[in-house]
Amino acid sequence: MKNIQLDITKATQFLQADAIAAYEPKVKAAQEALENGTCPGNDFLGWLHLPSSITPDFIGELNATAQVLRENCEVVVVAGIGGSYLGARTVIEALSNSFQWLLNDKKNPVILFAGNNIGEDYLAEMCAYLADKKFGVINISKSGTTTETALAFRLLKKQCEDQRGKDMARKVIVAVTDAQKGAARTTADKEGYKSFIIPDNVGGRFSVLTPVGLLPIAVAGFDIAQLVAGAADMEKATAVDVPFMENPSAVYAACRNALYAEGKKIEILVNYQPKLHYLNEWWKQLYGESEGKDQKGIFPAAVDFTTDLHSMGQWIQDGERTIFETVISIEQPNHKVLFPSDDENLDGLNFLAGKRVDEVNKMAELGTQLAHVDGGVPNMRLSVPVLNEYYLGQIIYFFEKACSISGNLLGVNTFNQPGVEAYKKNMFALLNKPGYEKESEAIRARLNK
Ligand SMILES: O=P(O)(O)OC[C@H]1O[C@](O)(CO)[C@@H](O)[C@@H]1O
Repeated sequence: MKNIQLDITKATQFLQADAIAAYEPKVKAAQEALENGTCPGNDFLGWLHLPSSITPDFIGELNATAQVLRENCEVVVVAGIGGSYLGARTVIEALSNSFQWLLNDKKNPVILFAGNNIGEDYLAEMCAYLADKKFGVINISKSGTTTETALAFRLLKKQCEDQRGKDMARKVIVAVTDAQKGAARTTADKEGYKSFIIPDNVGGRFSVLTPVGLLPIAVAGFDIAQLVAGAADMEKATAVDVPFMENPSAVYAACRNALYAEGKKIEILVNYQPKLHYLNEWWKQLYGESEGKDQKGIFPAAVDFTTDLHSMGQWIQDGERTIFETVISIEQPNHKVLFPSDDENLDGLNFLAGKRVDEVNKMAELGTQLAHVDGGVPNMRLSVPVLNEYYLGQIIYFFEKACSISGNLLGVNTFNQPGVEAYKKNMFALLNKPGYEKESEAIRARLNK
């Protein structure tokens, strides 16, 4: 089977001829540090050989739990934030019908996401929607203490128990969390929920191929064995013994760092399929939380084309030249729509009659790439044969491996996220959380100045 392919030729034209090759020894060292567990953050390398270590029995256990939810729920709410949410949403939205929530075909439960914001209206409207639904909940939190998720789960648990009774609630609430610590674990054990463990050595943003992503994806009706198979094949294709220029993750990591060294501080991930919007969001967390530290790191931005060509296109074509783009291009759509001919041709579009819509999309993509390169924007292109579980697995692992190499090249600890604590500390101080008395006093004094 063909793999996803990375083309960097429209980026390297902005670099010295030997710029990518010069990274080979550094990339090799980064890969060896990962393999040998000698890189910073080496207690978070559980994702590295995760795909090849997932057994059919484990997939079977996940599918069996998914089946219980599928049989007993019209709606399943996935509660989680950041890495405990974005991977599942990426795959589910990429593979679902774009109008899934309107179809109401009862083949699959409706999947909703909660615990990823603190919007009161969002929660009120979701709870109102659930009021007459047979619903279940997957509560996902590695730490088990994240406020956004815990808040949503408290509401959902109560509503589920009130609506469906304690016994049924116990059947349709599943926890994915730490083996021992955190409130989500305590609640799951006390209530007797089915639970899955997030391995200690897999950080949130690298956890989509653990039950964090696999369980919700299975509940939504998708083939998690194929997702894992795609990731496992990419694990092989990016292994430490694969020659540098044949290893797409190595080349991508090298190219983005070479561009960064030339002042290209912002990378824009681009897709041409609305279903890939959440791949953008997942990728932003993966690269943003991994690399944005010690006052350095490429800023990960993202756009959905052609939609955003009509909003951000001007900036990309003509704004400050500090950007480069990485385009995800899906070679074959899953459906076929031909442009109809029209006798009156009032819109002047008969020149497209008989063509597939995707041909127009592809010419938009090519035309945009050429225009942006002409405008001084280096472009990489990741070509994906078709949007399915297998290739999403490849994409996920490709980006994870590249991120770990790239962070190492940048000289940061790819696997921590100390900066995220700052807002939490202030929020808890402002909310008078027990244990934050000193911080509460300090922050109030600052605000009253
Ligand atoms: O799974 P948890 O512990 O709820 O964390 C969710 C997200 O929050 C962060 O820890 C940041 O606070 C992310 O790294 C993580 O993906």
